[in-house]
Amino acid sequence: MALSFAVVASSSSIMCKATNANNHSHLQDLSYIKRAALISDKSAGFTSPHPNFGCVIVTPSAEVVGEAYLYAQGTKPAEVLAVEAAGERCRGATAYVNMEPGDCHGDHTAVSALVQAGITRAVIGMRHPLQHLRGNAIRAFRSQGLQVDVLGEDMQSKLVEEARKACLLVNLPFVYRAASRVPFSVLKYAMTLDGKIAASSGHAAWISSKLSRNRVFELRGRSDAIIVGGNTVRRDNPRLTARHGGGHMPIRIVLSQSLDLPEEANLWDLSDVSTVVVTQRGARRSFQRYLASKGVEVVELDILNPRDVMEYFHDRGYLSILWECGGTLAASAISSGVIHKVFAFVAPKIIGGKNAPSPVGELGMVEMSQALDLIDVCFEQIGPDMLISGFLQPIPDLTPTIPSEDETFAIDPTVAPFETSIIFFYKTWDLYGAFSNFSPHPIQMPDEDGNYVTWFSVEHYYQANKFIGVSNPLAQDCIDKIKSAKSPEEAARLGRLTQRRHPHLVRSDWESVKIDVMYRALKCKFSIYPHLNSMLLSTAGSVLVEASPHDLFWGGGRDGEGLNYLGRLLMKLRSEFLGESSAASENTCIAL
Ligand SMILES: NC(=O)C1=CN([C@@H]2O[C@H](COP(=O)(O)OP(=O)(O)OC[C@H]3O[C@@H](n4cnc5c(N)ncnc54)[C@H](OP(=O)(O)O)[C@@H]3O)[C@@H](O)[C@H]2O)C=CC1
Ligand SMILES: Nc1c(N[C@@H]2O[C@H](COP(=O)(O)O)[C@@H](O)[C@H]2O)[nH]c(=O)[nH]c1=O
Repeated sequence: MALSFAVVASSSSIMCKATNANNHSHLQDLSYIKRAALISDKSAGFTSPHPNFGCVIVTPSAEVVGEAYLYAQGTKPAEVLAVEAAGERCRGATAYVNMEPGDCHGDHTAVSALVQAGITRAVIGMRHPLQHLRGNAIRAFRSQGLQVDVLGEDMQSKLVEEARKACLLVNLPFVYRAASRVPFSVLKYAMTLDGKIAASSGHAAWISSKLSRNRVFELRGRSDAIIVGGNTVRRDNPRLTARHGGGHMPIRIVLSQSLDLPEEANLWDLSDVSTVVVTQRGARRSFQRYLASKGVEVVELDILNPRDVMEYFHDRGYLSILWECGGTLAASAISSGVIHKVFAFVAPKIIGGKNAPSPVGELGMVEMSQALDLIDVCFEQIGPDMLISGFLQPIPDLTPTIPSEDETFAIDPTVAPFETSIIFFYKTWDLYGAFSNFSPHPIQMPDEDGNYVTWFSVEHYYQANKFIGVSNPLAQDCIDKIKSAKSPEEAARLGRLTQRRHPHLVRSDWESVKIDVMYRALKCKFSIYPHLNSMLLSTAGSVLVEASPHDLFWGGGRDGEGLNYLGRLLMKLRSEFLGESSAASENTCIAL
C-alpha cells in the first residue's frame, strides 16, 4: 500500500553542498527523514541495546512506496523490510534512514538490500555513533554510485538541524552510551509542590496522579533496567514493572551495601521479570545464598558506587537505565556524574514535614550559583501534575568525541585493532560480533526425525533444545514459541523464563548435552556462511573470548573467571576448519 503524509512547507532557504541534479525538494527530504525517525521509535525498548532504525523509500514522484523499522536486534533490518514493501518501485527511488546502517550480519545486508533494489540516493539523518561502524555504510553507498546526503554535512540549514535533532533524539541513549561508556541514565521522581518525595513517615503512595504513573510505565518500557536503593525496597516494597500492556519489560536492579533487605519482597518474585541485587563484596553471604535460591542474581562489586555499577552494566550491554530511587542514592548518582536526564513529576499537593525526604540528598553545594542547571527543559501537563524534564549533561557532540576509524588510524598509526592476541566479542555490533550466538544468521538443523528445520539464530535453536524430547504438551508449546520468537533476545527470554518458572519442562539430560547442542549449531552457522567462516579463520593465532561479564559458563566473566565455553567452541571449530589434526590436540587443552 502506498503511504503518504503531509509535508511541512516553509519558505526558509536551505543550503545544499551537493548538487541538486534530481531537483529533490529538500523540504520533502526533511519531512521524510523525520518520518524515518518517528517510525524507528516504535520499537523503543525492544531494540535495546541496538539503535532504533527506520527507513522510508520515496519515488521521484514523491510517493512513499515502503517504510519499516527494526523490531529488535537480530530481526530483519529496516532497510530490507522497506525494500521488500516497495519491490520494483525501489528503482530510481530515494531511501531515507534516520541513522547510517550498522552491520550486525557482517555482510552489509542493509546496504546491499538498498543497492540491489536500485535505490539511487540515500539521505542519512546521522552517522553511526560507534567508531568501528561510523562512515562504513556511507562509503559503501558512495562506492556503489549512490548519491548520499548526510544531514549536517551535505545538507545544512536551521531546518536541517531540526530534522537532524529528531534523528538524534530517537537514539539518544545509544549516543550517550557510545560517548560516555556508561548506559544512558534517567533519574525520575514524583514530588509534592513543597518538594517532598514522601511524608515524614516515609509513606509515598501516591504523590503523583494515576495518569502520571501510567506515563512512568511507558518510561520503564523504554528502559533496560530500573534501579532503586535498599531503603526504597524496605520502605515501599515496589514491583517496578511496566504495566502499560504489551511493552518491553525492564529488569529490576537493587543497590544495597548492607544487604539488610527483607526476606519477602515483591522484587524477589521473578514471575514477570528478573531482579539483580548489586552489593559490596563480602556482604551477608548467607543472605546472598538465600536470594540465589530464589533465583535472584547477586553481583558483588569491590566498592558499591554508582559509576562502577554503571560501568559494569555497560559491559553487560545495557543501553538505558531508569533510576527510581530516593534522595540518598540519587545524590550519590548525580555526584558520580552518571545521571544524564531528569524527569520530575510535580503534584499540586503540600505535605510539609521538616524531615520528609526530598528528591536529591546531599550534594555538598553551599551557594545557589553552584546549582546544576538543566538543559533543553520541557514542561508538560499530565492530568493535575506537571512533568518537568531536562538534561543534566549536554547531548554529546559525536563529531569530535567519536572519530571515525580512518581518523583514529591517522591520529595514532600504532593502533591496529586486528593484531591483538586476544579477541573479545560479545554484542553483535562488536567488530567480531557475528561470533555471538545472538547474531542474526539462520541455521538449518535436523529435527528428531532427521528433517531439516530452519532456526532464526543459533540462540533460537539452543533455547528450544532445552525442552526437546519432553513428553509434556507445554514443552512443545514452548519450543514453538521460541521457534517463532522475533529476535534472539526474545528467544532467550522465553527459554530462560520457562526454565526458571517450569524447571520440570527442561529435558533431564540438558546439562550434559548443552555444549554439544551449541557446538552443532555453531558448526552449521560457520559452515553455511562463507563470510563468517573467513572471519573465523582470519582470527587464527588469537584467543577468542566471549566478553560476557556475568555469564560464567559461556563467557569469560569480568575478571577472566568465566569458563568461556563459547570462545572455546569457536576455537575448536576454527582448528577443525583449518584442517589441523588438532581436533585432538585442542581437545586435550580445552577439555570440552
Ligand atoms: N516519590 C518518589 O518518586 C520516590 C519516593 N521514594 C521514597 O524515598 C524514601 C527512601 O529514600 P532513600 O532513603 O533516599 O532511599 P534510596 O532509594 O536512595 O536508598 C538508599 C539506599 O541505597 C543503597 N545504596 C547503595 N549504594 C549507595 C550509594 N553509593 N549511595 C547511597 N546509597 C546507596 C543503600 O542501601 P542499604 O542501606 O541497603 O545498604 C542506601 O541505604 C522512601 O520513603 C520512599 O518511599 C523512593 C523512591 C521514589
Ligand atoms: N511514590 C511515587 C513513586 N514512587 C516510585 O515508584 C515505586 C513503586 O512502583 P510500583 O511498585 O511498580 O508501583 C516506588 O518504590 C518508587 O520508586 N513514583 C511515582 O511515579 N509516583 C509516586 O507518587
